[in-house]
Amino acid sequence: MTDSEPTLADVRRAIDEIDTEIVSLLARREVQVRRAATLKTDEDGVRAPARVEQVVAKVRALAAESGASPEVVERVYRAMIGAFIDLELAEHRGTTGG
Ligand SMILES: O=C(O)C(=O)C[C@]1(C(=O)O)C=C[C@@H](O)C=C1
Repeated sequence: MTDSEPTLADVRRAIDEIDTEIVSLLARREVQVRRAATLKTDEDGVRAPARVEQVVAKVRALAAESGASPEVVERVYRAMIGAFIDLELAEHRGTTGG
């Protein structure tokens, strides 16, 4: 049965393994995002829309080089950064007492 097509269960196991890696990377990213929050002085700095566009442009180019869909990668990144901005705002408010 070694030549048989992968089953849905096989594919889902592979996805689960990738998710383990992604969450580990997200944990590393979160540490840096929390550090960034402590270095910002106001909420405009936390939202940093120009930086968001810079990150999105970069990951779209990386996606194209890697064979990933730039559209999917952009949507994932915009959702992820939106969640990190919320986290930074909470962190920032805690840090500054604002
Ligand atoms: O680069 C920053 O200033 C960050 O805080 C990181 C990050 C991101 O998640 O990429 C988060 C919030 C900002 O809106 C911009 C980018």
